[in-house]
Amino acid sequence: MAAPAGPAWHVLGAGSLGLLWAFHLRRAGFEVTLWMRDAEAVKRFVASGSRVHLQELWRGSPTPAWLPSEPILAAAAAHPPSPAPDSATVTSLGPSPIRSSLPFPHQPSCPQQHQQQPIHRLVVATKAPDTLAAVRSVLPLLAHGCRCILIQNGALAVVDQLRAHLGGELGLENPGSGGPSGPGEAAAASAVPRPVMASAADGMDTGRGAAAAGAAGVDGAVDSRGDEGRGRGGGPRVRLYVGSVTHGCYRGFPQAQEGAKPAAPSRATLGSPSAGAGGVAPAYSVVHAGLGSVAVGPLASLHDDASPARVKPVSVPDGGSAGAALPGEHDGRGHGHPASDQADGGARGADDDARFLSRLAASLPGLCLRPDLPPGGLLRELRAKLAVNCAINPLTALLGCRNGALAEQEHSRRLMRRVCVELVAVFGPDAFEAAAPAPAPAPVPAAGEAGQDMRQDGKGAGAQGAGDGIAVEERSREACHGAGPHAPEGPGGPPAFRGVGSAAAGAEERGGAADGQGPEPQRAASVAAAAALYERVLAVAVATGRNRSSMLQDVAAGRPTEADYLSGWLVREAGVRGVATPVNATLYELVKAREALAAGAGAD
Ligand SMILES: CC(C)(CO)C(=O)C(=O)O
Repeated sequence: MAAPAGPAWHVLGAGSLGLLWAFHLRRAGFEVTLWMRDAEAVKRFVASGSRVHLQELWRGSPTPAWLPSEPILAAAAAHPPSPAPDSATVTSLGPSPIRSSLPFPHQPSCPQQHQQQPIHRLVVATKAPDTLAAVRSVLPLLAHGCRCILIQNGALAVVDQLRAHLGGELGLENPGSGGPSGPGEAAAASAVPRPVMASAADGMDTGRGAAAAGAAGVDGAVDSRGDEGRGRGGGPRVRLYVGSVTHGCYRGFPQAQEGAKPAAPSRATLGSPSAGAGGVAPAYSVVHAGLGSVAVGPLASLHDDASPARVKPVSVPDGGSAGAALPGEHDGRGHGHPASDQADGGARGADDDARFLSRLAASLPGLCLRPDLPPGGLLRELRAKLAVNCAINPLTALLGCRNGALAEQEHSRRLMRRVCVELVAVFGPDAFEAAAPAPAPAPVPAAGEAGQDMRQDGKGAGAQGAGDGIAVEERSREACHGAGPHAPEGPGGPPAFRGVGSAAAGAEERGGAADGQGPEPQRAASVAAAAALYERVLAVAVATGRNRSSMLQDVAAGRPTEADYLSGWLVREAGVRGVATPVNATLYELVKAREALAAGAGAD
């Protein structure tokens, strides 16, 4: 393959999502640097050949081959491990679990490579609890105007946290570039002391020494405007985008678990995992088990719902290199200029965002990016994703099952429905994107690219060839809509589910207004919204049926989970709004207890 063309991308975090993005960015021809936790991880990656391998299990049988990427650069972000669970976080209706799990013992970053290379394009794929520390660790290298995409679970909570702790540095303080302004966020922003950092503008010595000096130097090198008038209310340092990911993926077994035992598989809970997803995974491999999509938009679109321009689709000219820098945009190699400020509030920034995202979507067909969201769509998507994660993740982690197993029996379906009912009670019936559109069909790999391997060995989608495009598309749609034995069928769910639990949950959910003809229109709207949300959750469980949720993987590996950023955040928001969420609170406490047990706290 020829030398990478187009701007360089950096991916922060080498978990399953980070590897998935790194693979697709590299396949699209970008230079990619994968930021790992420490120098040891970088060494292991380089020793393994500096490649990421992908298996697209969602394509079905025969088991698709492992696709190797072209070599990927690696660097150490040197961010500290996730914090140990804080006892304060266990008080579900107490102070913000997120706030109380902070501050992380921050270490100044000491990148092993790329000391002089500013970052212009960054995907932040770290777990939610690691994100603040990870972003801090690369902060000195972020060029002014850097495009930064957050893709982790719990994005609403993560945005709250970044804004409260790094708002000035990232340029998120200005209301024109901020995130959602829920009560939780407002409380967090005012209550949490913000770390002080140096900038070229204020010249403060913060004691961060070389790291702070590096920030000014790097920015100065690429942007003669430096940080003047920015940060602290003067405009954004980064252009922040938020993605809501519904792909199901997990690290290939040998490397993913790194010493930890995977949850014991049982026939009842695991279904029929692909043999290829077993112990033969190459180093740094990711299994894309369920095809979903990535709804993505600028952070500003979370609060500026009334501006369709922010998310309007922009067509990509035929034959244009999707990797090329946009007019007026820095190309990461010293040409061009950083994009205009996102805080300009004008159409220029919005158009620039829309064009950037559309081009990116065109470059990465295998990730099914959806930038063309309607006004308010991103926030609704993120809340729906929160529902997916509040329902699927704790249940799979507690039951030790793959996602699909949740759709297979009434008890877990009923619990998922209760989770959705509570989310609608907290945020209201209009707060969610009920149905995710089918993802675009995944591409047949291009000749000369990694996909050749698939054609050579006669397996996988490449072997199915272009003639299988319809089949692939049907599988994609099927996956997204949850067609199959457990597909939701109308507001009541599949026939086998209709009426199940009506005494316990159905009566409460439907009241006298199941058909929308009751005397309480608001209640009927909530019932309908909860049913639609539940259908979406169920569809994701089916579409990612062969996936082991990230929380299940965390629990199995003895790692802290993202519970504080999912159920924990929801329960706290509910508390602020005076809404009871007993099912979510219970799931939260159980996951935290499971975490503590895994960490040895409760061992005999
Ligand atoms: C969509 C889902 C549930 C896929 O497993 C996920 O986001 C996760 O595992 O964290």
